[in-house]
This record gives sequence, C-alpha cells and structure tokens, in this order.
Amino acid sequence: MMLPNSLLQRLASWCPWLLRDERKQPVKVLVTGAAGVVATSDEAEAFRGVNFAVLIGGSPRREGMQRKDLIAKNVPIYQSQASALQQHAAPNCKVLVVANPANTNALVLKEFAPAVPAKNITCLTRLDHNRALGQISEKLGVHVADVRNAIVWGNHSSTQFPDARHATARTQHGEKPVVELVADEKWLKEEFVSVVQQRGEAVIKARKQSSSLSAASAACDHMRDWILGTPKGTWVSMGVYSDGSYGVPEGIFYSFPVTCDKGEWSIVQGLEVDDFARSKMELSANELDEERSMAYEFVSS
Ligand SMILES: NC(=O)c1ccc[n+]([C@@H]2O[C@H](COP(=O)([O-])OP(=O)(O)OC[C@H]3O[C@@H](n4cnc5c(N)ncnc54)[C@H](O)[C@@H]3O)[C@@H](O)[C@H]2O)c1
Ligand SMILES: O=C(O)C[C@H](O)C(=O)O
Repeated sequence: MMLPNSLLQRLASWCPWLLRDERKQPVKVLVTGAAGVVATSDEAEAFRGVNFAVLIGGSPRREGMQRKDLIAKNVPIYQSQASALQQHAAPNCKVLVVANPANTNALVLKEFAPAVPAKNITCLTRLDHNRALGQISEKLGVHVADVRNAIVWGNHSSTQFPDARHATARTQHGEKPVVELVADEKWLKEEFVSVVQQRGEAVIKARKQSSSLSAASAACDHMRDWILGTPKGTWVSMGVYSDGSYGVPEGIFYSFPVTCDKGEWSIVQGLEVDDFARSKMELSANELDEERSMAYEFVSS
C-alpha cells in the first residue's frame, strides 16, 4: 500500500516527468516497491528492459537497530536485485540506490552484477547536497537557487562531510565565495556540518518517518542531472564507485563532487583539500570500509 506523503508515492507520481520531453523513445523507469509504476513482486518482470532504476525498496531501520542489523537485512535484497538487474535490465541501465544503507547497498549491487558497468550504479547523496545548499542560503539570506558548488563527501550517514569551502553564492555584488560571505569559520566547521549530517535523523524524529518530499525531489534532481547534464560551472554530489580520487580508497561507493555530460558523470578534479577536510573525509571512508566488511559477512553463496 502506498502511504500518502511517502517517498514511494512522491516518486511514483514524479518519475514519469523525470525526463521531460527530451527523449522521444519510450523508456521504462523502475521504482522498486512502487505499486503505481511497476506493480509486481517478481524481480525478473520488474527489471525487464528497464532503462532507469530508482531503488528505494529495502528493509528500513527500526528503532534500536544497529547499522550491522540494517546491513544484514539489506544484503540479501541487493544481492538478489543485482542478479535481476544483470539478467533483465536494458543494456546501459542507469541505477540510483536510495534505500539505506545507500552506499553499501550500491556496492552489493555492483559486486553481484559484474556485467553492469560500475559507472551505471550510483547512490543518493543529493539530498544531503540540497540540505547543505539550504543551510547556506538561510545563513546568507539568499535564494537557494543562488547558491552552488557545495560538496558532500563520503557516506550517506552522520559521518558524511558537508563542505562549503568551494561553494559560491550570487549576491547583488556578483558571485562570491561562501567562506567570504559567511565569514564565520566556526559555523562552517561545526554547526553547518553537524546540522547537515543530522538532518535525516531530525526528520525521522519530527515525522516518525524518513524524509519523503525532499528525498523524492533529490532523487529526481540526481537522475535529471545525470541524464541531461549539470549546468555549466556547477557540480553536484553523487555517491559513485571510488576511483581513488582525492586519496579515497577504491572499492567503496563514496560521495564526490561530479559534473555530468551526455549521460556520464565525472569526478571534479583538483579541488584543494586541507587537513580539516582530509580528516573528515577519512572518517567517512573508514566507516564505509567497515560497512563493506560487515556486508561480506551476510553474503549468501
Ligand atoms: N539516500 C537518501 O537520501 C534517503 C532519503 C530518504 C529515505 N531513504 C531510504 O529509502 C528507503 C525507503 O524509504 P521509505 O520512507 O519509503 O521507507 P518504507 O519503509 O516506507 O519503504 C520501504 C519499501 O521497501 C519495500 N521492500 C521491502 N523489501 C523489499 C524487497 N525485498 N524488494 C523490494 N522492495 C522491498 C517495502 O515494501 C516498502 O515499500 C529507506 O531505506 C530509507 O532509509 C534514503
Ligand atoms: O531513512 C533515513 O535513515 C534518513 C534518510 O536517509 C534521510 O537522510 O532523510
């Protein structure tokens, strides 16, 4: 059953609009668990011919559950979806994993669908990215559309590192670095970081349910930019398979700043990373490394 105001309901109604009129050929969009889009519990049928898959289906975190319990429940689900994806989806199917633990679910999907290019599997950290832009816009009293190039590094969890040091905001005096406009190092390193890191938790506490409208909107932003390209001079955050950029270990799905063009994402290179940022980025990479080890404990042969 689709609950009103649920993430599922939002995505089911918005996905048909995802591609606007840019593509003339029919596409199949799968939202796992979405009765309004693909009504089936048969994975083969669900994945058959899919061009774009938004995977929100999974076992949700219940009160008192440890991260390990959540991983234990989701590994078999993503192992099974990996084989359906590999066997039945359209060649070049693009996948967005939303269900938590999003980065590690994406890793399980990649590991068990070796025929699917790693570049075609991503996970959602755009919600965190949008939250970071929102916090900056509030702090500066500017419209959120006038803030760009924040970065969310790492895991979609409370170890993520929201980074405003490369962000800019459009003001009446032109586009300026956010660091200069905020002029409050303590806020940028402490309050800004912790508010964005804890936002998901705060939403669950307030509404006794995960974010839905903002999460669905972020999923649409992610897919739209991936497919249609990021605006010139603007990057966004996406959870992608690490290629070792910025010293992040390979073999994990990690959120990086990316630009997209012609359906391909690329990690933005050459940004300065200071010691503060480096230590935060490592913390999140270490957590993902631990999640990967836990996930392997629950893999069935
Ligand atoms: N990455 C993000 O930014 C972000 C944001 C919001 C929510 N989330 C995550 O997205 C997921 C969905 O959130 P929600 O609020 O809709 O949760 P929910 O509990 O309402 O929905 C989970 C859905 O998964 C389905 N499901 C269970 N087992 C399945 C299986 N084996 N195959 C396919 N579907 C299965 C359930 O039937 C249910 O419809 C949760 O994991 C949540 O934590 C992630
Ligand atoms: O579902 C959650 O645990 C929180 C969600 O990922 C969010 O960031 O809003």
